[in-house]
Formats: sequence, C-alpha cells, structure tokens
Amino acid sequence: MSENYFISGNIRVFCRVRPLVGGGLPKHVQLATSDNKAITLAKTEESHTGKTADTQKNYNFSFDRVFGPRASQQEVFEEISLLVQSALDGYNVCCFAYGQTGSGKTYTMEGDEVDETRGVIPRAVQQIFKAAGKLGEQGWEFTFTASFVEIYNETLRDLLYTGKSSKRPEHEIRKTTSNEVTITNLTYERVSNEDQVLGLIALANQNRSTAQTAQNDRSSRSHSVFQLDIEGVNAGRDVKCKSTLCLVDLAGSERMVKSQSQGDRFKEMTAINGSLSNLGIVIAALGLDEPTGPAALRSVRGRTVTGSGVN
Ligand SMILES: Nc1ncnc2c1ncn2[C@@H]1O[C@H](COP(=O)(O)OP(=O)(O)OP(=O)(O)O)[C@@H](O)[C@H]1O
Repeated sequence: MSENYFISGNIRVFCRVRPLVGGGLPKHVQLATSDNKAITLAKTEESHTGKTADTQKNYNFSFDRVFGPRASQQEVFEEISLLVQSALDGYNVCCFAYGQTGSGKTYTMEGDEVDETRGVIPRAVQQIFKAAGKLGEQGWEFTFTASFVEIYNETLRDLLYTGKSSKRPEHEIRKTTSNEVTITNLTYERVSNEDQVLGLIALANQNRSTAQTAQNDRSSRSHSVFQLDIEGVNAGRDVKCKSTLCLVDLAGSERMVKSQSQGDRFKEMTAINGSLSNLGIVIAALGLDEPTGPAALRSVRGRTVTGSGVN
C-alpha cells in the first residue's frame, strides 16, 4: 500500500502559532526564516532589586515543524496527511491538538465550513474516503465505524447521542482480550462516505460543552475525541488490516490568573489542567519507550502529536 511514514520515529510534535487578532506575530515570539523547525520565545526578566535594568532572555525550542501565523489549514494538513494515509495501511494514528485556551486548537482540528479554512478532521475524512476508493480498484474493501466522545470533568459523554431522555447513558472504558479499547453504551455509527461523517461531526459540535471565558468566547471545556475504526479486507490477496484514526481536540490549559475562572468554570479548569498533566506524563513515557532502530520502528504502531499555539 502506501509508503510507511513511521520509519523515522513514531511521535511527532508540531507547533502552530496563532495570529494575533488583526493578524501578525505576538511580540515575544520569533520565527527563524531559514529554519521551519525552530521557535524562540523572549521573556523580559525584571530586576529583583530594581537597581539594575530589566533583561531579556531568549528561550529556543525545536519541533518537527513550526507553523507561523500565516500558515494555512492546507499547509498544516499536508504535514499530517501521510499519517492519515497510514491509518488505511493498518497503523493506529492519533493526533492531538494541545495548547493554552484560545490558542487555536479547535480552529486547527475543525476549522470553519468554508473550504479553505476547513480543519484537520474534515480534511482527514475526505482523504480517507478518497484513498479507500482508489484502493478499492486494487481489490480492497473497507468498513468504517465512527464515534465521537468528550471527556468533561473526568466523565465520558457520547457526542453522537440523539436520545431525548434527560438521563444520559453512563459510559465506561473497557479493554477487550485482544487489547482493543471500547466504551460501553457509546454510539458506534457505521459510515460509508464523507457526507455521513460530516453530518456526525456537525451533531457532535452541537452537543459539545463550551462556555465563554475571559480568554475565549467559545472555549471548549472538554477533550473531544473523534475516532474512525477502519477494517480493510483484500480477498484476492487474502490480507486484512485493522486500525483506528483518532483525532483529538483537547481542552485548553488555563492559568487561573488569566482566565479568572470561578464556580463551574473553575471546577472545569481543575479537571482540564489535571488531565493534561497526566497526558504529558503518558506522552513523555511513550517518548522514552520509543525504539531507536529503523527495523524496530517499522514494527511499532504509529502515534503522532500536534501542538497548537504557544503557552
Ligand atoms: N490560525 C488561525 N487563523 C485565524 N484565526 C484563528 C487561528 N487560530 C485560531 N483562530 C481564532 O481564534 C479564536 C480561538 O481559537 P480556538 O477556539 O480554536 O481556540 P482553542 O485553543 O480551541 O480554545 P479553547 O481551549 O478555549 O477551546 C477563534 O475565534 C478562532 O477562529
């Protein structure tokens, strides 16, 4: 099938800098013109005694790719599209948008409905169905199952729930004997084309928990996980593949001082920050586990991480 993208490492981190309202780059962010993997953040350090002048300290960071404020949705997606393709080859692919509140995670993952500003999820869905159609000419038949779940205050909620009852079903995460993760009582919808999935995404958007905060008019107060389970069979060649494409829009990390969260917003902020710290620990552990030889890498299942915004 397609070229294996994971031979050079199975975790990738991209950084996208959101433009300021009205365009442009925040003053403390510097992007190197000749290096699209580097970013420098400048911090003014105040004199402790007040006797000496404030000093400016630069902090350099490097990523697998840095996108400046003018980067289009298409440019960002191009970096991810090979990974999306790998999902059809039987690799598990997971892409997270992580960043502080208001930094552009939902914009990056979902975007707007207009073609140019569509985000990673609709573009990935389009690519998957297009590529599956082409593989069909080589004898592959695919079945796709979509689900959309949010984690709100440490509780799972089905974003595709259409029931009328005010008491929504409860969900638990279970692991099957073959190590597959499933969620009880969740809607798993069999889908066969792009429009069906876009309809489900629209439904999920209506159901997602958002609220106005001091830093974002429509802040996501939950982590949302879009999952497409893919099963492929090529009867002529007697081969099968099975994988999951997981696209996650995480809730934004917040500083209490800036967000001024109180009451429910404060409770949400505590759950969000706690779960993001745990995710950080998991990703760090996966990074440490990463095998180093190309042969070893070829045999592991792929994961990727995309960062959005600068904290
Ligand atoms: N690259 C971009 N270009 C233009 N506008 C952007 C870009 N990124 C984000 N925005 C705009 O900035 C605002 C905040 O973005 P968004 O809601 O995606 O942030 P977020 O990180 O998902 O926030 P939260 O964690 O609070 O949900 C939105 O109005 C969005 O349209």
